[in-house]
Amino acid sequence: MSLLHWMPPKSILSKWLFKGSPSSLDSIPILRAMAAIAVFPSCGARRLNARPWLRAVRAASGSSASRSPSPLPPPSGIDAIVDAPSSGAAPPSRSFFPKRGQTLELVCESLAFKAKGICKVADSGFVLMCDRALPGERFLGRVSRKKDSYAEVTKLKTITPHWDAVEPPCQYASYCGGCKTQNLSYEAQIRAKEQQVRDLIVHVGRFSDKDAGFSKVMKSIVPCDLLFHYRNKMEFSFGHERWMPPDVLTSEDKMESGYALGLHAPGFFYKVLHVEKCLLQSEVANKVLAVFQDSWMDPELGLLPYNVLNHSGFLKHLMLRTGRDVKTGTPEVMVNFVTSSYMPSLLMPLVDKIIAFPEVVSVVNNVNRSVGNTSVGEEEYTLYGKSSITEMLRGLVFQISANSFFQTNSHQAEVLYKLVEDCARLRGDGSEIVLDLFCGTGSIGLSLAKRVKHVYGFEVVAEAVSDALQNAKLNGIENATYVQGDLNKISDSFGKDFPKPDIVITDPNRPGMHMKLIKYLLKLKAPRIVYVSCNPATLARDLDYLCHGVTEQGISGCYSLKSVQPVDMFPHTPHIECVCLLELS
Ligand SMILES: C[S@@+](CC[C@H](N)C(=O)[O-])C[C@H]1O[C@@H](n2cnc3c(N)ncnc32)[C@H](O)[C@@H]1O
Repeated sequence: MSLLHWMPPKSILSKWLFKGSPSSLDSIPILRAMAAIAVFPSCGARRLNARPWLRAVRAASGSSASRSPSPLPPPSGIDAIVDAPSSGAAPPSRSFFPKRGQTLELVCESLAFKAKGICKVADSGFVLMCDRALPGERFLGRVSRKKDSYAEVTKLKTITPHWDAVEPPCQYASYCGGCKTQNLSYEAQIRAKEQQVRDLIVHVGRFSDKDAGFSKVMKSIVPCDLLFHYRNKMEFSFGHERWMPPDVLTSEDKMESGYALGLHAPGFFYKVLHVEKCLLQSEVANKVLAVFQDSWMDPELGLLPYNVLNHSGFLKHLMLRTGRDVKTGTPEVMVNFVTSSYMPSLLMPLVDKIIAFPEVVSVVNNVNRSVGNTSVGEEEYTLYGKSSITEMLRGLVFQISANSFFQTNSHQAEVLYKLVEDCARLRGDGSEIVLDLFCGTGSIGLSLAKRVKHVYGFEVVAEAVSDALQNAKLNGIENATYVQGDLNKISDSFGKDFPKPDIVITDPNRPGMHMKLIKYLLKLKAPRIVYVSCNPATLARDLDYLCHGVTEQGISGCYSLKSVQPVDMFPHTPHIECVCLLELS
């Protein structure tokens, strides 16, 4: 029996997928996709006939195979050459399944979800995935992990570059965990993202691309006009151990201090890549970062980075947020020090330096005494200026505090929210009820509030709920109610406290919606659902439930998928946002 047909035992599947929540082994396809992309859904899914992730990969790479260079004999030191099949060529006679540690010469065929480069064995279809391998690239890779139906490969060396290679402007682009595709032309990046959404909608969502209306449903991706400096928030970590990939480490680097302020090294929670600037954040935030980098390691200041291994040290994170002054439209910056204890006198020399920038209007200190390394503190102190900054979105003013959620790309959030508004198709006569699920600080619902009767928002984070109430007040909105609650734990009485909505907006985080919420929506039968998602895999699963039902639980779907609109909010990264419209069938 081919390895391709082997499935992990049910017990393992349940454990991997559901982490204690009630399970359904019909989640196998999601497991396939999720295991490959390291994202776990929060609730059950259903069985598909085959491996949708593999099928998605095959479908995505089908047209590209003919562009692969022709095979060469393996040079010494390389265990095998694994080429994509060239179009029309007879398949090789033997199957090939690589072993862990094997060095292979590979050709990347396409880019799958999460920006994994996909290579395939010509005859068996065995899939090899490689981080940072780009379509058309021929490279040497070592098999680092072997699963039943795919293997992961670490790229050792590029032999010939990919088709759409560009020179990345950032000096850290080839090894920083943030921008994985900066060396791929932007046009190629968005083409790949659009294809990934389409593949997931077809193979996980079970919507047929053969249907006459399918091409109308799948919209072209909306690109982002700002390719750099689009992030309004960056969180840098302090580290006691500076990380550089071994092949770029110079003797000068080795002699420098081991301390670092930057981004986590991919795959290491305790090693930090020291960065002098990040091209994704605002220009002014980079100026502030440069001042920190020039001074924080000065021994006279006595500042020690927090050591996550032995839990000593003081400085944990530096968060920089950029908003806008609502009167002048000029940037305003919040600096948030996350420390392991409250010792403001240690921070003041740094504060004095950064407040020289007029844009810095807020300096706060989140104190996180726990051994965990998150940036949310148990206590927050304002060291200078205001305790929050402001930003404008769809003509409304939002107050953003250090720990409140706000769309990270304000420029593209304007585009995203306009798409949500278009999908909502409000009558504008002030008669409709909007249910804003996973409302965060209320920004989506509030942008609709002035044209509807009432907005009801639900959100699990208490601070976000109080921000939403504050934001409603700030904008003179009185027809919005915000409730704190966990939408994964709703009871049968959920929905009894508000009128039946005309429009449901749902914007869950990466795991998508819990089965309880899916069931509630299928029972509620609101005329329209606008689903905003940052994870097309869980989006596709939930669309399947809402439209086709949860077969094994005897629940029918009752929605028709009217549109899927991918939006690129984060150029050079694997992230994809989508706005979908569902209408009651
Ligand atoms: C992607 S954000 C969307 C926020 C908001 N719609 C916006 O556009 O700014 C998802 C939100 O869902 C909230 N959330 C996550 N899990 C939740 C749960 N189980 N119940 C309720 N809210 C949850 C998060 O705190 C976060 O604010």
